[in-house]
Amino acid sequence: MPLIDARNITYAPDGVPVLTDVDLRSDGRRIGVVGRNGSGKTSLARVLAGLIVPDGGEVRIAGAAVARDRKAALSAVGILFQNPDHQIIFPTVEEEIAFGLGQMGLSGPEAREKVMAVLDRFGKAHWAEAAIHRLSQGQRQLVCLMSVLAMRPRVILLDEPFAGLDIPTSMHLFRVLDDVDATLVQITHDPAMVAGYDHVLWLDAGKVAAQGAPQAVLPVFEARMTELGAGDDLSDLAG
Ligand SMILES: Nc1ncnc2c1ncn2[C@@H]1O[C@H](COP(=O)(O)OP(=O)(O)OP(=O)(O)O)[C@@H](O)[C@H]1O
Repeated sequence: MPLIDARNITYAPDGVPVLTDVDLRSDGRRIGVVGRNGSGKTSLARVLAGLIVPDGGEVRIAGAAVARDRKAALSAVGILFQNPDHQIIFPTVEEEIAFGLGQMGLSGPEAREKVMAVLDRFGKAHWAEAAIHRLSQGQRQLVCLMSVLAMRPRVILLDEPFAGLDIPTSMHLFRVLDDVDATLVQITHDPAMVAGYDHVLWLDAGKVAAQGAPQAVLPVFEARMTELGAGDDLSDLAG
């Protein structure tokens, strides 16, 4: 079984087909998901993370059935949302990073040790007691990433991680992600972000339009996006 094994995923809340028969089976270390606004990328990320139970199909990550076995899912897969404020629930950096570790069953002192280790790794030990709301968006995004990394999941899902970040912060995050010792699944509108990846899946209106090596998928995706852009108006937006 591949590390990421999602088969025939169908998700249709209130009968609205958001994902239809999506397959993603890969052992690639760097996987990209591209598609237009409203094509179902975020929904797919949530299904892969086990946060949404699909109406059909099943996701296994590192063998764990993520929707049914939430405890196993915590060490199999982590997710970094596009907007850090959708993720953060605690007032201080230390509490925020410790939360997931506590969910995994670590004691307070064990969690604190791991929190300090991940803060140290990013040269941010002085952030432990910091109030999260006083950090910038890029800094809050880094707190979320540290929270995910502290749990050491096999797979990390990144939903447009660069949206809203300035160029230096993006470059820093890019270097950090490049170094991460986990499989990354990055959702993006920007084909350049995933051009060097192992596998790319193109979602269109909730279905797989194509998937495979980026050299095969991205030129067709870009040509299609350019074609749509030339004659597009906003009423054509998927969804
Ligand atoms: N719970 C839900 N009920 C009804 N419709 C939904 C639900 N969740 C998602 N959708 C719809 O499914 C479509 C896909 O949404 P999703 O956020 O997954 O797309 P996306 O590709 O991530 O979009 P974007 O690039 O704009 O962030 C949208 O039209 C959205 O409105």
